Amino acid sequence: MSLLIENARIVTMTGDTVTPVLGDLLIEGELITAVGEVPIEKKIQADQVIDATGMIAMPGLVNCHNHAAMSILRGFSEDLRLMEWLSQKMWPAEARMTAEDVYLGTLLSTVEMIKSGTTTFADMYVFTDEVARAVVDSGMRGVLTRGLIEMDEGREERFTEARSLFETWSGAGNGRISVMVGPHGPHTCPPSYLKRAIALAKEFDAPLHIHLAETTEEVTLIKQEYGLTPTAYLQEVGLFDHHVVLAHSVHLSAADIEILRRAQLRGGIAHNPVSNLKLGCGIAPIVEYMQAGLTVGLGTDGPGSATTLDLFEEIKAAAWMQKVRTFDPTALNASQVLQMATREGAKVLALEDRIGTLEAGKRADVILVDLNAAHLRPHHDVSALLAYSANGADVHTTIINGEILMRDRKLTKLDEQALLTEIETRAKRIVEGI
Ligand SMILES: CSC[C@H]1O[C@@H](n2cnc3c(O)ncnc32)[C@H](O)[C@@H]1O
Ligand SMILES: [Zn+2]
Repeated sequence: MSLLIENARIVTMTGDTVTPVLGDLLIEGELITAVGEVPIEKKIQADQVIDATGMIAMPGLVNCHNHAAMSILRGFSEDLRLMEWLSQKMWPAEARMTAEDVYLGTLLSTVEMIKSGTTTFADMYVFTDEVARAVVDSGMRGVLTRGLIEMDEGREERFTEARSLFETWSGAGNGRISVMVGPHGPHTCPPSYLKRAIALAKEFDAPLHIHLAETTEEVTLIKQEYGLTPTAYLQEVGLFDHHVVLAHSVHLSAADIEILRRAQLRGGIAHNPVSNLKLGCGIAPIVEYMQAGLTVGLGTDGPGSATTLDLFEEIKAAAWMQKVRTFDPTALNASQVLQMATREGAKVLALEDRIGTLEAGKRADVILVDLNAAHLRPHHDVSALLAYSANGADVHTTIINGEILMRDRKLTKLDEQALLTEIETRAKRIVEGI
């Protein structure tokens, strides 16, 4: 099957700045095979054609940190401190969740993500067979981990599930699923547990995904326990010898940043600006991370804390937060923050060979953003429009691995309405009495 996208303003995300070029894009099977100019015979032979006049064609957005199934808990508990929110509300609710709740919660999130232009998400959760099943059924690309917490009984089962995630799902969905090892965080994983997680990552030659320094409370706790900052603690157990996704990384000192710089960190930071704002965690020093040569991508965190999975909201928040933190409106400009949401996110997730830019040979994860809207006129500077004025509802078409999952804002694979009805009843049962 071949799909021709004609007359688009193409943003390849390959250069230093985001500059659209008018042209066509050819997708054959799962791959992009031509960008800009498509040979006339290929155009004539195309099985499907989308006229993208007035639209931007750009790489699908990459969400580097999520707990997607938590959409089933959205709005149930708000305005609490992180540890209170987790221990008194989320963890009791999660203890009641069934495998089917996790499947449907994840599916609900894939609807939201596809409709707002996200094509890849990295996830850490429980019942990961169900998360994987939702990824396969939705058509999305997923980078999955079983969250590993040492705290109570069940720690062995968690490792067994983490291992089985590799054995059963790695490469499933025509290569759309990849797997990482997910120790939850410094405050929930003692050194011996982290070392086991690292050994598992080594065994499968896979990256790790972990929360880091999300709150000042975490920094205090780890200092009391080990006499180290959370970053120094992870360094001490050997985590930075591996490709690692560091979610949040809000409270890193200059010395911590130097640790990551010297480690020549593979992977990078998954910055979750909206979650950090809403949970009152603080503002991560993203400008300093970039100056230190670290790779930074964007994430939402789970829809329990972030409230939205629309990465266009994260793009705006990321830029605003660095500008206000540094008192400098030139900090984190439109091109940089769009790169974070695409190409840089792909690097953080070790997927840069497959996605993140529009280039021949890459997987066809492409979105079309319709610029024909009052809030997207006039067209002086398209990168500024995309970064600062667009939102998820401006996404007209979403293509993942060559498959059209949304066209003209209509989903092609999932029954959105049936899902919404089913979720409502399930969500009530889970949170009743908590
Ligand atoms: C064991 S699977 C992952 C685990 O993480 C919890 N979680 C959700 N949001 C956050 C956050 O912002 N920081 C730390 N942990 C978080 C989620 O409830 C799952 O239990
Ligand atoms: Zn998280």
